[in-house]
Amino acid sequence: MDGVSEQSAGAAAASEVEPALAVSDLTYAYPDGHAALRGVDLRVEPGERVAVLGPNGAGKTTLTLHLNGVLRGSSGSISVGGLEVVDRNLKEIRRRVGLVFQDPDDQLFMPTVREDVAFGPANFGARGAELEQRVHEALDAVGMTEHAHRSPLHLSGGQRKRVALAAVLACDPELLVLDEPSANLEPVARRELAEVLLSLGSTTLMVTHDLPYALQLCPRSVVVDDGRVVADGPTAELLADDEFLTAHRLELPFGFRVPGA
Ligand SMILES: Nc1ncnc2c1ncn2[C@@H]1O[C@H](COP(=O)(O)OP(=O)(O)OP(=O)(O)O)[C@@H](O)[C@H]1O
Repeated sequence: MDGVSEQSAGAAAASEVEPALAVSDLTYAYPDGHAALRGVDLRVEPGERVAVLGPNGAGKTTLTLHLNGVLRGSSGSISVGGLEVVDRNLKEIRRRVGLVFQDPDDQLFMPTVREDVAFGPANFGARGAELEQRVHEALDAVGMTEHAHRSPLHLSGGQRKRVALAAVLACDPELLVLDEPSANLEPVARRELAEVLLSLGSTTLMVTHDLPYALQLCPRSVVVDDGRVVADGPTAELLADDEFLTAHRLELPFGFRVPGA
């Protein structure tokens, strides 16, 4: 049994349960005709953390924008926890799929941290004590409780990133999708965010160019290039294959060695 199968086996064994995410033969061309996805298949089991790697222009962002229906494929299908991404399901799909953008400033717009974190669940109907509990639990999960009444504008980049994550967690998503979580973070903030993500246990898809971060956080990686999945396997194995990395314009930081490789 290879590493991927091993990793998935725990989740899959129990899995008459629906996969957290199932993408099947997804194709998409932008209105100018550029084919950005050319038949993508991807299955993520509940509890997995999967990195999506690939060079600039590979189609990673295009793929993530399909997961909550912002973009709609010209063919193929997507389901989240068994629910198909189609018009009639979009409200529930957007609750199930929590997108954390690369730039927290695209996500935070309220006067206080508390209000930013309350915005999503309130929008999905949470009120009163339930809303307060969700806000409390989400801020606690990212270690930002003591900052609840501050303005997000007065926080550091790392803190803002964690508040953006809390705002998504408060909606109780079934699939967390992180776009470049470590981008623009200083080393301490990068490590603190990794510790938070490891503590969550959420099913996570993480798009990143930060290969050591993928290795630290995601046992499995999917590599996308030119609109196709070109590899899907244990992150440590993929990142130890120099020839494969070169072929897909992926590069580890100078001097970085994959432990055990
Ligand atoms: N609005 C658009 N119109 C036309 N083509 C687009 C549009 N957005 C992206 N593309 C093209 O689609 C392809 C996939 O882009 P995408 O942004 O999904 O790649 P990516 O893997 O996320 O890249 P990066 O690592 O640079 O963020 C690229 O060739 C890109 O130029």
